[in-house]
Parts: sequence; C-alpha cells; structure tokens
Amino acid sequence: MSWPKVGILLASLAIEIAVISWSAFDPLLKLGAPITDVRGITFAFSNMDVWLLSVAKSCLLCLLLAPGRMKTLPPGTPDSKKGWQLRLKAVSWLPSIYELLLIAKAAGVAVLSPEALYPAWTEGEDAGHPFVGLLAMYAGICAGLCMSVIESWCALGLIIALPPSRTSSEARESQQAEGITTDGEFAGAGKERDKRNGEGDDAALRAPLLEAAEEGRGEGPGARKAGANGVGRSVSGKGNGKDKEEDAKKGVQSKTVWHLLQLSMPDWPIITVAFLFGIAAALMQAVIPYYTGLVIDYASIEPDRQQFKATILKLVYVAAACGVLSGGRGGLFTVAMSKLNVRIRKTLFAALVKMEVAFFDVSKTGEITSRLSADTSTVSDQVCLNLNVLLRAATQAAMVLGFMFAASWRLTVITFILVPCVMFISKVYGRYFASLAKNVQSELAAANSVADEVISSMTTVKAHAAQDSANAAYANKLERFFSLLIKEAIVYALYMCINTFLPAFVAAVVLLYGGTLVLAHAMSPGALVSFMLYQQSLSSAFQMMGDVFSALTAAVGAADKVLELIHRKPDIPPEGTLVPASFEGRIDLRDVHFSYPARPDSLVLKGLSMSVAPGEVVALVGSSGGGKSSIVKLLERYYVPQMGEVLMDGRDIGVYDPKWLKRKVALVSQEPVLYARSIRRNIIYGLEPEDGVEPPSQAEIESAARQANAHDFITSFPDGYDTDCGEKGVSLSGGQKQRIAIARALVRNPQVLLLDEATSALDADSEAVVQEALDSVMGGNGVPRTVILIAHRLSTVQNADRVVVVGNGRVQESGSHQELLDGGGVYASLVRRQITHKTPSVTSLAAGSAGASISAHPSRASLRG
Ligand SMILES: Nc1ncnc2c1ncn2[C@@H]1O[C@H](COP(=O)(O)OP(=O)(O)OP(=O)(O)O)[C@@H](O)[C@H]1O
Repeated sequence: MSWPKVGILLASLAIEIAVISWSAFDPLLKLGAPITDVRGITFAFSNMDVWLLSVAKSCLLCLLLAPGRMKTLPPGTPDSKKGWQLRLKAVSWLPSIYELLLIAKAAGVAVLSPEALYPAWTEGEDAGHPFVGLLAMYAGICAGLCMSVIESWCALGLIIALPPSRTSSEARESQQAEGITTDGEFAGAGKERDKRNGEGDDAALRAPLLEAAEEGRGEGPGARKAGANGVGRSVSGKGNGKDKEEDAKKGVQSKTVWHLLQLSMPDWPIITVAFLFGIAAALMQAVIPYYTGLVIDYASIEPDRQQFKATILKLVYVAAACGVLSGGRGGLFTVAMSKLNVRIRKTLFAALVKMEVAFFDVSKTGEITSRLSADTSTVSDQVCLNLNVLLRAATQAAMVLGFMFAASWRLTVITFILVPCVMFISKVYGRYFASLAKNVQSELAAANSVADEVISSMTTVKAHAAQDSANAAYANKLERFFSLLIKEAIVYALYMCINTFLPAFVAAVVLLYGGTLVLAHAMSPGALVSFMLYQQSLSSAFQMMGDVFSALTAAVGAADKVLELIHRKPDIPPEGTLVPASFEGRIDLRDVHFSYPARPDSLVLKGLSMSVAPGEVVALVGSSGGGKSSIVKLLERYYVPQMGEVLMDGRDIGVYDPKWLKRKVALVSQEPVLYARSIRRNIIYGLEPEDGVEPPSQAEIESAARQANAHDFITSFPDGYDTDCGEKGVSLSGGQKQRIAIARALVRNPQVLLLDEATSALDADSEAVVQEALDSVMGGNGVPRTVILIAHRLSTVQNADRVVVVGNGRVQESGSHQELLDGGGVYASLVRRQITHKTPSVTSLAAGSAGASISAHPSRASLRG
C-alpha cells in the first residue's frame, strides 16, 4: 500500500470539499440568518452544483478504491482486465471532464455577467476590473484542475499498487470451493506475464495486479491449501523480488525524460539558441495577424495609403524574420538531434560491450540490435522532433493567447469555451476510429485466411466439390468486414459533420460577438480580422500539440528500453586491476560449482577440482555435455562460478586486469570468428593502438603466422597480410580461418593456451594442417606454455602430458594416456568404444603402441562418449 499516495489523495479531497463548501456557504453566512436575501440564496445555490459534484467525485473515488471492490474483480482474467481498464479510465477522466465543464460554466457566466459572479470586484469603492476577477477565477479553476489530475494519478497509482484484501483471497477461496480453480490460472497467467514481460501497456498495467495477487496468495490461506495439496507453488518470495523489479522498472520510466535531458546536456548551447529562435519565431508569427488587421484597417476603414504601404512593408519584414528564425530553430534542433543520435548509439554500444556473456545468452540478438538501430533513432529523432514541435506549438499557443487576450478578452473566453469541445470530439473520435480500424483489419485478416486456406488446397476443394461452401465462407467473412466498413463510414461522416460544423460555428459565434463589438465601435474591424487569424493559429497549435503528444509518448516508451540497457549494470563482479611482474601459468579449480544463468537450476559443474602445473599440457576428455567447454569458459571469465574458486598463479582470476589477462591466456575455439578487415588486423585483433597497447611488429605477426602454419598461404595471396577476410571471413577456407585464429592467439605469446576443439569443425585435409600447427604450438616451440585442450583426436590426447576425464560435472579420472588405459576406467572404455566403432588404425594406438601415427583420417576416432 502506498501511504504517501493515500495521504495526498485524502488531503486533496478534504481540501477540495472544504474550499468548495466554504465558497458555497460563506456568502450565505455573511448575509446572516435567516436566509432572506434573495441574492445570497441565488449565489449559494449557484455553487451548490459545484459542491454536489465535488462530493460525488470524492465518493466515486472512494468507492473505486474501496477494498471491497476488489473481490468482484479477480485479477488474471480477461474480464477483470477490461474491468480495471474501464475503471482506471473512469478515475482518470471523470474528474477532468467535470473540471472542464466547470471551466466552461464559469467562463459562460463570466462572459454574460461578470458583475453577478463577483460583485465585490465590480461594486463599491474597491471595485476592480472584471478582467482581474476573471483571471482570479481562472487561476482557481486551473488549480482545481491540477488538484483533480493529482487525485486521478494518486488513485491510479493506488489501484495499481494496492494488494488484494483478505476479502479477495477469501473470495478466491470460495471460488475454489465452488470448483473454480483460479490458482492454476493465476500461476499460468503469471508465467505468461514473465514471458511477455514488457510487451505493452496492457501487460505493464496488469503485471502489478497479478504480482499483488500472487503475493496475496503466497501469504493467504489459499496458498497454504494449495501447498498442502502439492499443486501450488510458493511465490511469495518470488513475488517480492518481482515487485522490486517492477518498482525498478517504474523508476526507470519516470526517470526517462530526466535521463534524456542529461544525455542532451552537452548540446545545451545549441538547444538554448534553438529554443530562443523558436520563441522569437513564435512572437513574429503572432505579430503577422496583428499587421494583417492593421493593413485591412488602413485599406478600408480609415484609408491611409502611407500607413498602408508602411504596414505592408513591416508585414514582409516580420514574415522574413519569422522565416529566418524558424529555419534557424529547425536547423539547430536537427543538429542537436543528430548529435544526440550519435551519442545515444555510442553510449548504448559501450554499455552493450560491457555486459557479461550471460546477458547475451538470455537476450535475443535481434532485440539488442533493434535497440541499437531502430530504438535509438526513435529516441533521438522522434523525441527531439516531437519535443521541438511541442515546444514550438506551446510557445505559439502562449504567444497567440496573449495577443488574443490583448485584442479582446471576451472573444478569447468564447473561443476557449468551444476549442476544448472540438479537441475533445477529435480525441474521442480518434480513439474510437483506431479501435474500429483494428477490428476492420482483423476481419480482413480472417477473410484472407479463409481465402488462403481455399487457394492453398484447391485440389481438395475441387475433389470434394466444395466450391460453393468455400464461396459462402469467404462471403460470410467479407460481410462482417463490410458491415464494419459501413460503421466506419458512418462514424467518419458524423465526425466530419461535427468537425466541419464546430469550427465554423465557433467562428460564427466569435464573428457574432466580435461584429456586435465592431458595430458598437468597441473594436476595430481590423482587430476582429486579427483575432480570427489568431484563433486559427491557436487551433492549429492545439491540434499540433495533441498529435505530437501521442507520438512523444510512444517515443518515450522506446527511450525507456534504450535507457534501461544503457543504465544496466553488468551482472559480474567488478574487474580487477592487478598486473603482476611475472606470470607462470599455474591453473587451479577448487570445488567449482557452476550453472549457466540461462539455466540456473541445472548444475553443470558439481564441485570440480583440478590443477594444471606451469608448462603442462592437459587434455580434457569425457562425455558430451560433461562440462569441458564450461571449464574453458570459466577460465576465460565469461562466467563466474556460484561456488568454489578459479585461480591462476594462486590468485582468483577476477583480481587480474582483464586486458592483461587476455594477453596471457589465449583461446582458440571451435569456430573461429574473423572480421571484415585485413588478415593482419585480424591477427592483431585486440592489440591495436585503440586497445591501449603497442601493436605487434610485422616480424612478430609473421612469426605467429609461421607457427600457426599460416604464413605460406597468406603470402600466396596477391595482397598478402593485407588480404581482406570478408564478412565473417567468408573469403577464406575453414582451415585457413582456423590457422589465422591460432596465429591470433600466438601473437600474444600467451603463457596459457586454451584449445577448445580447435579442429572439430574442419574437414580431414584442413584438420591435418591445423593439427600440425597445434602440435608444434603445444610442443611450445621451445617456450614453456600451459595448455588445456579439449580434443576428440586420439593422437592429440595421447601427446598431452596428462589426460583429465570430465564427466557429470566432476573430474572422473586423471593421468597419462597410458596410465589411464592401463587403469581400465572410463577413459579406457571410451577409447575401446571408439576403436570398436571406428577405424582400425586406432586399434594399434589403443593397444598401447606408443608413437604409432594416426591414420590420415583420424578425426572420426572421437573421445567423446
Ligand atoms: N550458454 C549456455 N547456457 C545454458 N546452458 C549451457 C550453455 N552452454 C552449455 N550449456 C549446457 O551446459 C552443459 C555442459 O556443456 P559443455 O559445453 O561444457 O559440455 P562439453 O563437455 O564441452 O560438451 P561437448 O563435448 O559436447 O562440447 C550442457 O548440458 C549444455 O547444454
């Protein structure tokens, strides 16, 4: 329960009732009892409707928030969703409509007889201008409107945050007793919600309700009952966690605009100048109708050729200035927009490359790239563009309003009564039409699916002579489609009718009153024309603001997603900074327990411990899925184990500076990834000047390529080391790519080399060449180097100093090839099993003929279970 919101809501309701009661009865009390003064009674009663409306509104809010209401609205069902949405809309709209009606009513009274409304301002010695009274009244009503909006949002917030009361749990219990198994439905809906998290407004609106429902169930008797039956699941803890997540999400949303402003801060000089240009342009624009009116006056009412020409000239100057200022504003905003676009992309990209590997396991690449491409554009373009238009329209409206009041405050008030009506009708129509259009689309889709079905199975239709029923089915769907189209046409006709009539009606009313003023010589005809132009300008400004507001809301939604990613903290301990003077390459894994974040419930390593001495070559073998590659990923610190330690030279790998560590520990994986750049740049990937290191010399690059058996084929290309590898290395063969990847690892002169099935994706010929390179690398070429290799090739494994059999998340056996064969354990049976099924050439090797060379196609002799 959100107590501050309850407090604000109740306080605001109390203040409102008190103020309105006072304003209703105070004049009556002042006049004294008995109530005999007719004017006092009339005045009091003229406020009674306000009082009654206010009380009714308060009652309505209380009624909607009453916990008892919850039981009739079991969350998680489509009906309740509709119910909630309806109620939320009612809560947010009714008070606002009511305040608008009040404004209209007060404005009407003020125009017809201001002195009747505020005698104190128009009578006696203290009499002031009715205009002041009117302004005061407007200020009061606007304050009321603000209060109403605050109330509405408090109510909304409360409804969303309110957990179901005991009554609702009991209601569900009684439903269960009646055989309505809502628990199951809730759990399902909750899971569904998890899947669709962030899919749209509806989900966002429903999520907290469901969350609250789940929490309530977790604590309530219903939960205990379900638990006892063994069919429920305890969700209270989870619910709390998710509540926090939702809160965090809401927090991010509310901070979106602030964060966008922060991101735009570096461009504040440009934005400020653009904004000033915008204000100046709006001012100029507002002056144009004024001069237009003067021109008419000098041309027809008080003919004055001199003044006429001078005013025309002024009009042209103003129009030119307006053009220059508008152009400047637009150009500067576009510059700011482009700068923000680039900045958001850079910031998001930098945030993405900092994310932990697990983040990419659980996020879809398409979604991430869409954030980077589409959403960043939406944020910078749409937010900036719409903000720009909104600011322009708002400034224009404000300026025009000022001029309108100056020209004739009475005409302005009349305009103000009618303009909101037109806007309201447009809004209601827009919404209704959008939902209608959606229905039309779905009916058309249904008709199309019938046509699809028939056309794609025409032979079946003909075989069963079902053409007539197919025609009837299609015609039936089209009929519904047609009836909706007719409905759409009627609604459109009605809207057009009202929309064309109302503005003309407003103009007619303004002309009627304005004409009366002109006839009474209270206003010049030119001023009336100016006013009419102002009125048009104001309508277009309002229209623009309405259009832009919805686009801005969508853009802020996209911004939320982008900013959420930008501000997401990588879920991995902070990076270390240690750069030791010497590094031997000793590896220790102690009692490592590890599960992937994508599958937290399935432990891959279950207390695995192993050590590799400096300079030792260890081969990891074992059944598929046993956890061999996971060990390599932990050594690369892609992931952090849940328990246990991963040490290098006796220290946790987390304490080392990651950039330094990646130069000491190099990995060659199964599928090498090359980038669309030269072979040289692919070899020194990560060691370029931008990476903050001295790049390897050409001699070092060539030496690494020679060790990797790659120098010869590279130099056979016309461009040698400058040959472009193509997108993902497409212009190279698998074996060539792998040798470049080996050269990339070796150019770092690493102390530890991790080879994760480096040859398994190659054909036999490429494998032989790459293997040759690997053999020489493992031999160290005279350099003592710790090597951990995962291989399926028996000869590679046999050449290792030690073989470690990994299975079921633990080390099952460890020893030299021969020791393990002699031991007759898992390794021996693995070898035996492969030999039985594979090439006979391995038999001799398995039999222990050390030094026997493997056949030309040994790769099929796999050491995987
Ligand atoms: N990113 C990941 N997210 C979730 N689970 C994963 C991930 N990578 C691997 N796993 C799972 O972890 C388990 C161990 O995988 P690992 O790749 O370490 O096995 P392996 O011994 O190397 O197997 P193979 O010899 O077939 O390559 C497997 O069950 C696998 O499905």
